[in-house]
Amino acid sequence: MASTAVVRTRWFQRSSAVGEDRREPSKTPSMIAIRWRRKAFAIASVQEGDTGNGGGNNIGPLELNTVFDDLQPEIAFKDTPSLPKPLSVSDVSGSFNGSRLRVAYQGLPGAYSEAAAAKAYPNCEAVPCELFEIAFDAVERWLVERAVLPIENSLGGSIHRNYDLLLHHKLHIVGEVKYAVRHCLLANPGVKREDLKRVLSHPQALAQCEHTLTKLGVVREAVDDTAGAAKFVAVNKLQDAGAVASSSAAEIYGLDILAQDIQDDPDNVTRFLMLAREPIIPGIDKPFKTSIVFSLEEGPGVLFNALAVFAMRDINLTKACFNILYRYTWYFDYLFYVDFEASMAAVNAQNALRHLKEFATFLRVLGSYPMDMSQA
Ligand SMILES: O=C(O)C(=O)Cc1ccccc1
Repeated sequence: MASTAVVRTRWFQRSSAVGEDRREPSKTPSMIAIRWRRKAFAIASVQEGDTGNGGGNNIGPLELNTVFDDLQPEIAFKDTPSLPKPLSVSDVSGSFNGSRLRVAYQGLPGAYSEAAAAKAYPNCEAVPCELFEIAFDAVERWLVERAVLPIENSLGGSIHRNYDLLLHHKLHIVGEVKYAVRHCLLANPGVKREDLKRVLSHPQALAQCEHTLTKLGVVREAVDDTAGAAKFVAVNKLQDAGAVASSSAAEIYGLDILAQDIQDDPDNVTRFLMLAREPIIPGIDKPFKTSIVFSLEEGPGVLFNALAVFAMRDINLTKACFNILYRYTWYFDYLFYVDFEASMAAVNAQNALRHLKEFATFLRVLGSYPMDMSQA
């Protein structure tokens, strides 16, 4: 059903763009054609405008309802016995074609990524995945509609491996969400701080609690996710090991919270990206961010020139980092990841990218999406 709607959306978008009307009219042709085009636009907004974190299209919620209300006479004319209930604003927040939107994340229930998915898409069905690759695959194979992945945090910086995943998959960034990560020290009931010889967690979590863990004098053990660490400690009834994880992981796996807010930075914030198969339609009605990746010829000043295309148009960069892409063991390219504060719908952003393309050896827009302006 989802694919039918998407195909129909595309067809109508294309046909209206070239001014065609290929629908068989049975009554008052021009009126029906106009109404159907408007309906297609409404479907496009629901499907492609990411609704969870502010939405990425120009149609406001009232207009959505207005468009659907407008269609009622035509549907009645077709003698449909039971009419489908029009989507309302509350339906589209975290729902997909009437059912809950499925959002893949890496980790187990109780992981921060699960909480970020819930913040990005309230009321969604968060789907745990063992690995990030599986979360990406799940979206590409239509098993879920979205994936949420951590990309950088205020202390540890960029999560470079996840940038590479973005490059190696065809998904689009459709939103960002900032989540305030509050780490707890967890252990089995009865275990005290002084009993702990080792602490398990995700490498980022261990890094974010460096001072606390050093004071405790424990050995750090890195595992795939914080909730997985909590589960491991609980299932194995470990008496000499704890986990750094969320308070919800403590509740789920029956662990005690020995200490709360143990992160070194009290304002520890992780930025997560929301990914989908289709890009959203960028708007200029609210602050947008665009993420790109590019590579350059080698030579003095090339990176300076690349960044100048934004500076000369007064476009603010919110992030710039680079990774190395090995083509062969002896040959590699530098890949530059840049986030800038502008929508792809804005002329200055389009000009900046056109300019960059003149000398970039490779350029891809990973997504243009509404900025998360919340206080995490
Ligand atoms: O392991 C988790 O719970 C995650 O979601 C990854 C993570 C780890 C540390 C900070 C933010 C996200």
